[in-house]
Amino acid sequence: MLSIQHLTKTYGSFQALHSVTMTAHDGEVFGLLGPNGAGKTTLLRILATLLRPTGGTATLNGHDILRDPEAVRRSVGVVNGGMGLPARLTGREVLRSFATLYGLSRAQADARISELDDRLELGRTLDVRAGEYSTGMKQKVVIARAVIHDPPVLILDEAASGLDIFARRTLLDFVHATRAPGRLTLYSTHVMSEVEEVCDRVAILHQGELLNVSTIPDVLERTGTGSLERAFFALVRPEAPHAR
Ligand SMILES: Nc1ncnc2c1ncn2[C@@H]1O[C@H](COP(=O)(O)OP(=O)(O)OP(=O)(O)O)[C@@H](O)[C@H]1O
Repeated sequence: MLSIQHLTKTYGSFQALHSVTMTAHDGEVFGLLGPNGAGKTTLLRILATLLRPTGGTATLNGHDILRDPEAVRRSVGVVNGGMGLPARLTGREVLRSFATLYGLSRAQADARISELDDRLELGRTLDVRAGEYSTGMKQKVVIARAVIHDPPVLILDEAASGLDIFARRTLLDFVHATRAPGRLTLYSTHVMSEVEEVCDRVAILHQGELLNVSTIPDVLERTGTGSLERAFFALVRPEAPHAR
């Protein structure tokens, strides 16, 4: 469902991605794990067609990101840190307006909003203006907005950051529920426990290099470690001693 071939990105003379090649499959929640500056956002923005790669390409849901960016955009819902909400609109108004953009009728939009209310526990968020939202309320509406058109591919970039434990739990349960035939969720984070909880496989990215793509048990076995955190250090600094 996602095939990335030799994707590179340079910003001036700085190389943010070094020939990344990997695949992610239909039905997976696929983790992208790496510390600050690893290149996660750069990679996900390229996949969402928000940024052009310097080299290489990728195919998402059967569409090439360079040759058919419009079709890619229709196939994906994207949540990243840079998305604001209009302060004067309520959550319901935001979601209805996005539903209209995607061609849903009012009845279809309201049915979808009701479904997302159940899944994301939107509650009173729907009828409060965005200017009055807490971080958790805002993030829930941003996620609902990203999936209002029920896209087969969902890209979540550090979506849990800043959320309290209740909102984080709702988000992780929502991500769990996206695991279904015909769907792919890309879940980027630097928090190992989130990957351990929701991801079927994980790509470990460090300084723009892809160090490993596998299931969590496989990366633990490959590195001879007992936790994802230990495995990460073993991959990043293979020469340094690390507790197993
Ligand atoms: N527009 C830009 N111009 C120059 N350098 C950039 C630009 N965007 C990103 N970078 C650099 O590219 C590298 C990768 O950044 P990116 O945001 O993709 O990492 P990340 O893994 O998402 O990290 P974080 O968790 O901190 O967001 C970093 O060193 C960053 O400073």
